[in-house]
Amino acid sequence: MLVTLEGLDGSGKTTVWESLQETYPDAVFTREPTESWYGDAVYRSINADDADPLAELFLYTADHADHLSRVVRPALADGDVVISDRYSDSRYAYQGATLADGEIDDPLDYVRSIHEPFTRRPDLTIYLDIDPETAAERSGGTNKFERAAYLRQVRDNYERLIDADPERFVRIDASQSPEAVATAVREQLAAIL
Ligand SMILES: Nc1ncnc2c1ncn2[C@@H]1O[C@H](COP(=O)(O)OP(=O)(O)O)[C@@H](O)[C@H]1O
Ligand SMILES: Cc1cn([C@H]2C[C@H](O)[C@@H](COP(=O)(O)OP(=O)(O)O)O2)c(=O)[nH]c1=O
Repeated sequence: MLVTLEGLDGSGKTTVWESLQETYPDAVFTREPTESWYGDAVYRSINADDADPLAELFLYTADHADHLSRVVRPALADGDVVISDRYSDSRYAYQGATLADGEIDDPLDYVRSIHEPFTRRPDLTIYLDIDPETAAERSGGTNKFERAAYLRQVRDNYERLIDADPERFVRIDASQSPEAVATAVREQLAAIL
């Protein structure tokens, strides 16, 4: 069983992911970007202001391919529950937004199409829903307003993904207290695990 946590920066994914480790001590907890050298390359690119968005897409995707073959698929083959803080949908939503001003017609669809031949679809995706202003505020960042404008595009992309695959997603109101968010997520997981 593969469960993923998705949402804007600051939506509270990592807070939930950490609290779930106490509830499900036998599950495999993982995340993207990963801690491998592919993940290091991704963080290098995140910190480079002049990073080419297409090059960045392929760094994130390389990190995902390695994550799948090294962590996710072996754990699923062993019958483990895998809980990942971010996964493929982050690429569809975020790189769908960073590539929006380039020559690719429908970047979200393009990014999804390059994953389709090799990725593993999550069984359940918990989407922590938060408005872009609160997200930008919570996650800090250099220019709050630029950040909120970008996150608005990312959020629109998440909405497109949910519309396209409604039975996979569960939406949780991430403006609640951390305790209420964690309880809502636990209720969803208890129903399927
Ligand atoms: N439900 C919540 N309400 C208010 N603040 C929160 C909530 N969840 C997380 N935070 C705070 O917001 C910031 C970002 O949370 P984090 O879990 O790192 O989000 P993400 O992993 O989605 O970027 C942290 O300072 C965290 O303490
Ligand atoms: C996994 C992934 C992350 N990202 C972005 C989201 C974040 O801004 C940044 C780092 O991810 P992350 O460390 O999960 O940040 P946060 O905890 O603030 O949500 O990388 C993408 O743009 N594409 C991706 O495929």
